[in-house]
Amino acid sequence: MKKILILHTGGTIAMSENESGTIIPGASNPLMAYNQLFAGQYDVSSEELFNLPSPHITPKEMLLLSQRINQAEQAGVDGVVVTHGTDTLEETAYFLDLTLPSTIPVVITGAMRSSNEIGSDGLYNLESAVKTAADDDARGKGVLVVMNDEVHTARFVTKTHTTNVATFRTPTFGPIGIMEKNGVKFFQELTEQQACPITHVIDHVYLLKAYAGMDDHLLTMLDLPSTNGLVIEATGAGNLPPQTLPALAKLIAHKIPIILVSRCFNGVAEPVYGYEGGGQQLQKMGVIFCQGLNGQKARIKLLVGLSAGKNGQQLATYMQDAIS
Ligand SMILES: NC(=O)C[C@H](N)C(=O)O
Repeated sequence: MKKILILHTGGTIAMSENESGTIIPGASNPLMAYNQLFAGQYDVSSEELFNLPSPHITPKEMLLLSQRINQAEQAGVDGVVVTHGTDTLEETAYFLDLTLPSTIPVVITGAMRSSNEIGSDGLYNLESAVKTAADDDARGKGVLVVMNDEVHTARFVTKTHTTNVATFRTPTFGPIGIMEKNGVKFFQELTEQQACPITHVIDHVYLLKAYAGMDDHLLTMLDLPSTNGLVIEATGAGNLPPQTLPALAKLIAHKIPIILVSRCFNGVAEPVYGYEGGGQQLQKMGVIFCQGLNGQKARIKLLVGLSAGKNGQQLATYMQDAIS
């Protein structure tokens, strides 16, 4: 029988609604009581690693989670399920995807409705995640996100709706599998990634979104000595308003890595345009284009790369290489 470890970290899946309709965390996760649901099918054990709403999760918790999963794999567990709040689920999932050298399936899930709401999706998502973690076809696919009958890669999935249970989507590429009545069915292959294990996480890695009329005000407010890196969600295919350029040049002169992604929901950032502030000029200035990741994922990747001691060309290659 497959050994599956469930690690609970909190989020709506662990919360309940009170009499006034407010969703609040309880003293412990109500799903801890459900291991017997899988009796006879899988050997399931569970631990409550944290009980945090996901906006409270930081890279420090992500690292602890990654270390616990590593230990479990060494101890002979066949698959790991993580339950997590959905707000920052994609960031934790991608952090694990980048840092874990796991070959065992690691599957993250959550819920959009708390444990005692009508139509609560937590238990169903948990069951789907356990089935996926126990499936041989889920091995070697990196960290997976299972929600609402779909299987997505940690690399590209994103939360797209504030409340709908069909919130997790993979723009551009789509999900890689679906849940069927008897288990999971994969229909897309993924290219393998090299894991980048880290032992600590650095801070002061920032994320800014570009907008029409953006000037250099926010950029000049960054403290140069302490800033480790910056991701900018640029407009369209990867362009910025020209008023941002002097401040950008200053950051680059201070060897602060600037990573560019697109603020568009679909597509990738590419240095296409030759006008002032266009992608070609940005690339010539030393801005690094990161294709296919959204801003929050690119920030996690930059943080992991910097925490692993990458810099210069090595960091640029690591950041450019999101799709392959
Ligand atoms: N659906 C959820 O889990 C949202 C909640 N605010 C969280 O991320 O913890």
